[in-house]
Amino acid sequence: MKSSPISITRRLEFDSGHRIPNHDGQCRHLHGHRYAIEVTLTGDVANHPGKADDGMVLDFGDIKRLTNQYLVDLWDHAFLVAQEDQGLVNFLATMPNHKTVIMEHVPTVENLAAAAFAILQPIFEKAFSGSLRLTNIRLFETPNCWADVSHP
Ligand SMILES: Nc1nc2c(c(=O)[nH]1)N=C([C@H](O)[C@H](O)COP(=O)(O)OP(=O)(O)OP(=O)(O)O)CN2
Ligand SMILES: [Zn+2]
Repeated sequence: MKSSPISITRRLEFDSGHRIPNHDGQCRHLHGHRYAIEVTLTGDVANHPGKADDGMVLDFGDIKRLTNQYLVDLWDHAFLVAQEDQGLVNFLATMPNHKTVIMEHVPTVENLAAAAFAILQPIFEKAFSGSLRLTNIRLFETPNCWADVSHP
């Protein structure tokens, strides 16, 4: 009898700067966070006796490798700025070799989680021949504040 799919989650952390330009409190100022991202994948457990992946949905090391390659390496120690935040975009462009990521939307944790999901979904679903689904991204902006984006 075939067993049910199982979900597994890998957490990674990174540091980024941002601001919410029209926020009515402190968050309109330039500041940064230690973000944590939790990547949840769902699939069948491999039944491959004697193989490295036996008993796994996917090796946690593969989740780490792909999430680092396509997301964390780009956003870590970068300033995440909304394209509409034109004054700041122009200012950051004056800094030689500054690591800036221009975001389509204001970099709230909701929008960053949605952007992370959009980047990672095709990566995980193509890399393993459609056998896995990215089912959730949880992005922590602070230990007390986070957003979840789930597979529809
Ligand atoms: N719905 C959202 N609300 C807020 C966001 C957001 O992305 N989505 N972001 C911010 C600020 O950028 C900041 O990250 C959060 O600030 P704060 O509420 O002060 O969170 P703390 O964990 O630092 O809270 P303390 O109680 O001050 O420790 C604001 N709102
Ligand atoms: Zn913030």
